[in-house]
Amino acid sequence: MSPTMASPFCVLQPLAASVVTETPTPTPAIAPVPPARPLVDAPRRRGGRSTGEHAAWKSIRQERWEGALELEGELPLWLDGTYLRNGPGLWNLGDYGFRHLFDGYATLVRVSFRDGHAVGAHRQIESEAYKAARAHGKVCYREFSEVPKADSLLSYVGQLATLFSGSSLTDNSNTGVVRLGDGRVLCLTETIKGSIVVDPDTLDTLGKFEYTDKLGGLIHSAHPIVTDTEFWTLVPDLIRPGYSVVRMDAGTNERRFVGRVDCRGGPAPGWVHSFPITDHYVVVPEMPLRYCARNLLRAEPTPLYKFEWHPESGSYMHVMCKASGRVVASVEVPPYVTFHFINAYEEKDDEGRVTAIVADCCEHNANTSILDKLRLQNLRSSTGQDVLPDARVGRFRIPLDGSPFGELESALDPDQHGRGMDMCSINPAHIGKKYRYAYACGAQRPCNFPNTLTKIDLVEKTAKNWYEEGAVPSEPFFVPRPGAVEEDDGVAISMVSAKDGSAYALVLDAKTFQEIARAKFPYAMPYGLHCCWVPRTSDA
Ligand SMILES: CC(=O)/C=C/C=C(C)/C=C/C1=C(C)CCCC1(C)C
Ligand SMILES: CC(/C=C/C=O)=C\C=C\C=O
Ligand SMILES: [Fe+2]
Repeated sequence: MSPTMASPFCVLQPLAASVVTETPTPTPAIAPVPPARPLVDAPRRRGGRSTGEHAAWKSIRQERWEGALELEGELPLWLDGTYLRNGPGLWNLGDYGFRHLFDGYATLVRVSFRDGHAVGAHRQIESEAYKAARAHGKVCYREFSEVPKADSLLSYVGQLATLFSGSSLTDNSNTGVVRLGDGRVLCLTETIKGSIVVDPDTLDTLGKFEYTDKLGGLIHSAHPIVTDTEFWTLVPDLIRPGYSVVRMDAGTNERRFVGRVDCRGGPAPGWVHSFPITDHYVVVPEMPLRYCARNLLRAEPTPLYKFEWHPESGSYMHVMCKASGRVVASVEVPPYVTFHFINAYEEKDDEGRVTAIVADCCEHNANTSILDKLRLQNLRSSTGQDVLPDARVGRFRIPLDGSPFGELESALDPDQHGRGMDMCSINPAHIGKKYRYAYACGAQRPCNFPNTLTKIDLVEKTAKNWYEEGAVPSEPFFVPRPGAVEEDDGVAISMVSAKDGSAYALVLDAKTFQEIARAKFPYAMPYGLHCCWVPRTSDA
């Protein structure tokens, strides 16, 4: 990528050589380059580390690594492909420590499975934001909560201009990773400019994903819905509160406008980190946790960061027909807070007419405090107290008969998963369709962060849980067995940061939720967010 899109906060200089601070044992297959200017793991000004601090919240210690992983247990021979996980793994610049989990520079982790063996790797994504931070030793773009220090003489109006032109926004794509229908692998965050194409084998940053359409927009849902043939996303309109629903065919870079949803509440659109679709409809959530233009410009974050809680503005769920772009339902629902929708499906009557949409999400009991609980200082200062706010599978029922109200209930007793749940996956064959199982992180209390893996049975309304003392597991990602018929025939893979500073990819039998194998990294791995699966192509 060329460093042409300079941040208004840093004058870009030629890139310093790679940043590597420590060589793990055994000797990596890709030898680290000596550091020009080590930026990681130095003492920091804020969020400093106590000796007992968990490795999940420590910055990754080197730029990249690749090597064979030691196995415990036996991997299924059908597991043939690459698991990728993205996440914010680097939270320090010199002695400066970032505030929030979501601020970290993106670290991509790979575990490739073949013939019962596993090879692991990780690498930093070379976003403009990361490269500029490396070159200058400071934050140069607006991250989730970190903002460049106002050492430039930009006026308030100047800052507004860089915000609304997008030039000051980060492209640090630290949230998700998806495999497009055409095979390209894309890392994503909430800013549109943070869509970055990577090579799933080398983890090389290949360049920006350039949207060739004229739709514009600065931010979008961090979680598009991706199938073999298409890519759906939502583009919030902060000026005239609403959302554009857009669709992109596999093999193209051109999003097409499908329709628009006008917000019913205000003063700004609700945050849309994710949304679900069904076979025929796109579900557009409008939650009372709304973007806030004033907070976007603040130098110091508020407890709700770039957002504001507006319960008086109402909470809504909208449904758009994929084919016509028409809004076919818009209902008021009880207040809710969610990052992640799990899935949605159509409910039909005896004649096969769709009567309602059911949409499930990881719902934080309409309590916004979860956002601030994800501050690194909170995550690092586990005192054994039970401070993780409760969460549940929130199930919306959205009638399509013109009724003004929809329902929101718990899909199962939240005690089944320890009254904590987030970071979910399902069998991809069931996207938009009736489904039974969801895999997520849950809680064994007391805890300050989800510390279990849970398989939720939405029919029996029960959960099976995996727990290991002191482990911080990331999203259990479901990979179906090729040729499988049953919904839970496959494995769930989770990267676990263990209490003793080790890290491993845990492979659970998705049916029994018992451990099959773990593939151990020879060094600590920080917590990470979302994953994808790249099956091996027959010629590889
Ligand atoms: C890691 C994760 O889940 C979320 C990351 C969110 C980010 C980076 C949000 C960035 C934003 C800005 C830099 C300004 C505009 C608002 C907003 C989308 C919150
Ligand atoms: C890690 C997380 C919530 C955990 C709480 O239970 C949310 C991550 C959101 C971004 O992808
Ligand atoms: Fe997410």
